[in-house]
Amino acid sequence: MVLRVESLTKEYLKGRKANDDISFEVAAGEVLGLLGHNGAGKTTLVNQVAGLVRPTSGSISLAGRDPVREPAFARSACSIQPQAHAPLNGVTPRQAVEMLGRIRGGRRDQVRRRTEELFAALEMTDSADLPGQRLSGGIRRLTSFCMAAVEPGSLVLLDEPTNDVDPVRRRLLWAEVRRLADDGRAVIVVTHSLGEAERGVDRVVVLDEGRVVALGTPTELRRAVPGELRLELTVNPQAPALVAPAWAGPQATNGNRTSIPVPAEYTQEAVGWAAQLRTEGLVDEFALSPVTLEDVYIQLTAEQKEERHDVAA
Ligand SMILES: Nc1ncnc2c1ncn2[C@@H]1O[C@H](COP(=O)(O)OP(=O)(O)OP(=O)(O)O)[C@@H](O)[C@H]1O
Repeated sequence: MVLRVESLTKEYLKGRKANDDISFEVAAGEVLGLLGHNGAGKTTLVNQVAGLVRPTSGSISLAGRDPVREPAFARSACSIQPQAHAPLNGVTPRQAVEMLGRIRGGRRDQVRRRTEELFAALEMTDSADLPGQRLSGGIRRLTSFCMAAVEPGSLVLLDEPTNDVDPVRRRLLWAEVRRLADDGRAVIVVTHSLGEAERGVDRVVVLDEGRVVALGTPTELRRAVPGELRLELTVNPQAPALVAPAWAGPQATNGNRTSIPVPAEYTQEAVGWAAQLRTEGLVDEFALSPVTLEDVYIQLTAEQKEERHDVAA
């Protein structure tokens, strides 16, 4: 196991836990997605693992060693893409990436080759020799990713690597993330892009107010929500309110779009009902699709909010 985190707790301010009793593991070859609202504690967790922030209690084992006691070891065992943009004023992406590769102990020729390979894979060779101040936000973010990937440690920590990046290069970046894992690295990706996480990660940890509220593969998490399918209806604005059949889960409405959870065994009934509504002119169009990780996430975090509200009441 490359990383084992046990009962990790961090209190920046007395009585306010940014991380609260967090436990999980990441193996070599695995990509773990770290999800959670703003302020849920993701960056705090990543920074503790990288030896940048001291835990209040709990333990971290990184490649069998303790990053808290051995911060120099943590810096060599982890390569990190921080959430903030890398300071690139006065340097080109090529200079920044090659410099990082050399600082991390890579041989000059190997670092050059790997830098070139990453730029080509991310289709950013045209920007490789531009001065930092002329780079777009997306190219800056990709440069930060390359700095983490050029001479990677056994654990690669990527904090929101696809922010500002265009959809095509996001896919290219996720392919590079997978390549890092295939080469034997353990990878943790902090992201708010649930669709990307669904396709790109092996397992997911969802944090809410510093605590782990879900941990598993995207498929395992999807099973946790009622209704394995979603019926999306575009409702005719003139139509009276829909009366959903007994098999339907609770409706969620947004403007003229209504989403209804459907148990998989009622697929035929759902399609029949929706087709009938369309024939009657009550809905303009419909689609039946699998539950997504985003559905699960929204439901999980809403449940947590409700629980907190109940406790407070
Ligand atoms: N240095 C600090 N001192 C005091 N409180 C902090 C510090 N860093 C973070 N916090 C608090 O800890 C909590 C968790 O913050 P953290 O940055 O880890 O969340 P996050 O999940 O990464 O959020 P985001 O998605 O917005 O990046 C927040 O309440 C934040 O205000």
